[in-house]
Amino acid sequence: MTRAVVGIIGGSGVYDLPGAENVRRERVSTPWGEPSDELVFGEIGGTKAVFLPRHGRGHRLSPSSINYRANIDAMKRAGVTDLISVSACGSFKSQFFPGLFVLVDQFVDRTFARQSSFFGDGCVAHVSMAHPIAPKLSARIARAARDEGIEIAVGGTYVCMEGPQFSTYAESLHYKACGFDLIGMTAMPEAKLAREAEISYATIAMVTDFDCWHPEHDHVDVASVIQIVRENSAKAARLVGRVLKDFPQEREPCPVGSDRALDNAILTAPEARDPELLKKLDAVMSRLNAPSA
Ligand SMILES: CSC[C@H]1O[C@H](OP(=O)(O)O)[C@H](O)[C@@H]1O
Ligand SMILES: Nc1ncnc2[nH]cnc12
Repeated sequence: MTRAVVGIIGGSGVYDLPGAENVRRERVSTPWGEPSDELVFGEIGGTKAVFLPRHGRGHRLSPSSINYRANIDAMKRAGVTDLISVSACGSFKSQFFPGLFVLVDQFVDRTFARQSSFFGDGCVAHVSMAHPIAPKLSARIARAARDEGIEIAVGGTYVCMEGPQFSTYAESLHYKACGFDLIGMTAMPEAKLAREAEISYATIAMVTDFDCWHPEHDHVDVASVIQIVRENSAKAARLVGRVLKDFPQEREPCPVGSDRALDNAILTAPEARDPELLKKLDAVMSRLNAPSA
C-alpha cells in the first residue's frame, strides 16, 4: 500500500498552513535547485500534510522565477501523493465573482519562459495532459466544501499567462471570447510537472478580480487582490482542513492515471538513456525503479 500524503501549495497571500499539528520545517534539496521555501511538515486530522508557499514567505518570487521543478520534486521526495494548489485568479465570467472558490478542471498554457518538464534529451517522455486534474481529489474538495457550507463552483478553464504584468484589455477580451473562465500566472507548468512526477493534482482557484474586461472593473490591482485573499484565507484553511480530516490513509487509484502517468510515456531506449539525467530523475521515476514495479 502507498500511504496518502497531501501536499498543499499556497499561492499569493497564502504563506502558511493554519490548523496543522506536530509541525516541523525542513529545507529539502533537489537536483533541480532550491524549492521556493522550506517545506512545512505536519498533520491535520491524522493525515500527513506538506505545505509550501509557492512564492516563498514574504512573496519573494515572481511567477516566472519560481523553480516549479524543484517545488514538485521536493513534494515527491516528501512522499506527497496528492497535491492541492491554492491560487488567486482573475475571472472572465460574471458568475465567477471575487471571493468565490472554483474547482478548475482544465488549463490552457500560455507561458513561455519556464522549465516545463523533468524530461528531455537523454530521457524523452510524453505524458498525457488530456485530463490534468485528478477527479477523485477534486471530488473530495467539492464534498469538503459542501460539508463546511463553503460555496464552490465545480469546473472551469484556467489560462496561465507568463506575467508578471496583468493582461491588456485586448488580451482580456480575447481570453473571454475563447471561453476561458479564469486567469492566473502559476498553474503551469506546476500541473504538468505534478503529472510527470505521478502526483495527483487539483487547483482551488480563489477568484480575486474580473481582470480588465468588465465594464465596471477596468483594471486589476494587487492591493485589492490581496484584500480578497485575506478575507477568504480562513475559509480556504477550513476547506483544506476538512479535505485532510476526511482523507483516506491509502492512496486511491486515479481514474485519469495521475498515479501511473509514466507507464508507456518514456520513449528513450534504456540503453540510450543519459545516466546523469536518470540520477536527477530518481524521485520522479521512483515508482518505475521500485523492485515491485
Ligand atoms: C497577486 S496577483 C498576481 C499573482 O497572484 C497569483 O498567484 P498564485 O497563483 O500563486 O496565487 C497569480 O498567478 C500571480 O502570480
Ligand atoms: N487578473 C489576473 N491575471 C493574472 N493573474 C491573476 N491573479 C489574480 N488575478 C489575476
